[in-house]
Amino acid sequence: MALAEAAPAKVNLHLHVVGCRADGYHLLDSLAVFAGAADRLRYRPGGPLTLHLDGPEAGALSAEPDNLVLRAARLLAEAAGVAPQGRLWLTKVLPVASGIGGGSADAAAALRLLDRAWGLHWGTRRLAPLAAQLGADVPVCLDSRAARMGGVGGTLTDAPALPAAGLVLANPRVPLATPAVFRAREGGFSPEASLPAAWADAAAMARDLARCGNDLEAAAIRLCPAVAEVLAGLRGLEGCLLARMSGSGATCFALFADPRGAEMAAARLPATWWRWGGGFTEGASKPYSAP
Ligand SMILES: C[C@@](CO)(OP(=O)(O)O)[C@H](O)COP(=O)(O)OP(=O)(O)OC[C@H]1O[C@@H](n2ccc(N)nc2=O)[C@H](O)[C@@H]1O
Ligand SMILES: Nc1ncnc2c1ncn2[C@@H]1O[C@H](COP(=O)(O)OP(=O)(O)O)[C@@H](O)[C@H]1O
Repeated sequence: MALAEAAPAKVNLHLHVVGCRADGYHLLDSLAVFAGAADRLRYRPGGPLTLHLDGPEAGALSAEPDNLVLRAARLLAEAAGVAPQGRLWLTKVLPVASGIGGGSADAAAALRLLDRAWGLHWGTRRLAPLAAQLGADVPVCLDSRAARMGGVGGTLTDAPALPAAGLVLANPRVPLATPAVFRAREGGFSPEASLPAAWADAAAMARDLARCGNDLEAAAIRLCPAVAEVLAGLRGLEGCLLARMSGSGATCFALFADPRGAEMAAARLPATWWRWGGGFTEGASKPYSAP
């Protein structure tokens, strides 16, 4: 029996750059939610630590000697004073370097999985400082629960209660490096978004989010004009309530009234794009055993 964890995609429903730290990292305000689209990580005990990659998006990582999963595993082993061991399989479904935090989700899934597999049982609260060392997006991926991100990304507070809604994700299959997009950003800083405690339905959520933005979107379009085509494609879908880029791109999302409508809408997008339709995940990905 193998242990397994899902690593769901993070989607930034808005992303305001509110300041800059002395070390060049940006201060952010973002509402992050999690989609049903996910990578998958499995583990079997025995032998030294190894990682095997498969899945439709694995090719983009074949030349990656220091996969975030292995970095997370080594960091946890060192912090816990145990020998890193066992065989890991990563099934890569989420496009790499695409603004939906696939690598961060994989790193967070590795921390959760190996916390159980190695009998540590630290839980996500004690794993959080390790997550922050692995990347700005890894802390929010640890619980994979909708949250308001502050600071450089790791200061997490409650998200508004989310309504049932549909979500479409689309990526033009052009990788975008996060540092390059931050560097290309022009203009000053935005205020933090003002959001309610809860939304009654997807239309109300889209109306409020329309008053916010993604401060990296214009820079990403300059570096990768295909982002504008994806946004136009999403906005042309019947039932689209709001379309915007996620994170540093190039993946864009669209909100719909319900998951079934989103699933059907995604199928109408160009087949040359990576596309997915469904709903938000309920919260933390549930650990499970796989055959
Ligand atoms: C922009 C966001 C929004 O959620 O998402 P993605 O586009 O990566 O999905 C994240 O802040 C990305 O988080 P992550 O990808 O973990 O970033 P890191 O590895 O920590 O940093 C990569 C680089 O991005 C820039 N960076 C990142 C976070 C931040 N708050 N300010 C920054 O300026 C820095 O140039 C840094 O060297
Ligand atoms: N398991 C992994 N999945 C994705 N990217 C990884 C992984 N391990 C290392 N990386 C590196 O991390 C970078 C950021 O990846 P990713 O999290 O997919 O991007 P983003 O944060 O923009 O969504 C990639 O360019 C890749 O070089």
